[in-house]
Amino acid sequence: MPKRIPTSAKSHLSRETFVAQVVSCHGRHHFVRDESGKLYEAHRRGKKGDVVVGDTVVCSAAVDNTVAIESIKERTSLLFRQDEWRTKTLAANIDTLVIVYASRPRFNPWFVWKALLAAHAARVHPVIIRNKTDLAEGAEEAARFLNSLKLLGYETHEICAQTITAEALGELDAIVNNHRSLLVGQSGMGKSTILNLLVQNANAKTQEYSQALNLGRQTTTVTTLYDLDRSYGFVIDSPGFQEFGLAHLELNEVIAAMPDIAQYVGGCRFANCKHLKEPACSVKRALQDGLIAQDRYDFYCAIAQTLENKSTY
Ligand SMILES: Nc1nc2c(ncn2[C@@H]2O[C@H](COP(=O)(O)OP(=O)(O)OP(=O)(O)O)[C@@H](O)[C@H]2O)c(=O)[nH]1
Ligand SMILES: [Zn+2]
Repeated sequence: MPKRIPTSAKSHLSRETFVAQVVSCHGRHHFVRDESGKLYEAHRRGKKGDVVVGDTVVCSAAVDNTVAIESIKERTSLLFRQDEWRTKTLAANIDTLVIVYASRPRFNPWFVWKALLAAHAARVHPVIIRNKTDLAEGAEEAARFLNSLKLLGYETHEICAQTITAEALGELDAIVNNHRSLLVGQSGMGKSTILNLLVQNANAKTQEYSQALNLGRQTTTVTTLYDLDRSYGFVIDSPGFQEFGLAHLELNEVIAAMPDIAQYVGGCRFANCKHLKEPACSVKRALQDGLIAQDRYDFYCAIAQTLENKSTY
């Protein structure tokens, strides 16, 4: 009599699988690569929209270079943005969030602050880069902003990615080498310029993915993972967004991620004080005494208000 095959072994025999990394996403179109670096077009089994660039996934054997993503391995981190209407995941398994801004085009401090809150919530180390230090216009304001971030305790850098490239590269290498980073910034701040310094064939790769996905020239909406040229690690570029919705945060997380405000919490009359309209609030007292910057408090109020609205949907 033939030996019986245990059920678990049977399922293994009937469906060969392999582990891969998700390197590119455009909506529900994905690219994954196996351990040898071979690329496959991938579709999520069951049409679930839960696959994110940076994910480690288990795929079924390839048919015509296309695979099905059967499952997603546990993530070490997941960075996402959320507004009232929808949640958008940005990157999985990253350890560093690189936030880029410059004096021109005009930058919005709130974008940087929101990115910092998102990083804090995802337990990802944030690094802020002020790019385009060669521009005189708006330089003072941009430098002042960077200094204010440094005073809050964040890691900050200044570079000129376009012309002082060797120096910029040294600085960038120190930030991303052997790390898994996501690069974010408002449009025009120099993210592509930075990416091209870090990854020589970045442009070609983006083209390759978007052509394979039949996206034509819509390259800006493809989130892509690039291996670093000079070390282990990768950088994910997630272009084409201006907003960093934070509706998924809790108020106490927001406060914890704002050290300049958090240090004055605790002396309020009400234990559940939200530091908005309540009387005898120690945060508002610190604001009146000039210990908290007005624009940071305004930012806090705006975020707190969004969260409040969410809870009344
Ligand atoms: N003066 C100056 N210009 C820069 C520097 N870095 C980038 N630029 C220029 O700024 C413009 C925008 O740079 P990109 O790298 O395309 O910016 P991006 O953030 O990728 O923009 P999107 O593709 O719109 O998301 C380009 O014209 C760059 O040449 C810099 O250090 N100094
Ligand atoms: Zn209070």
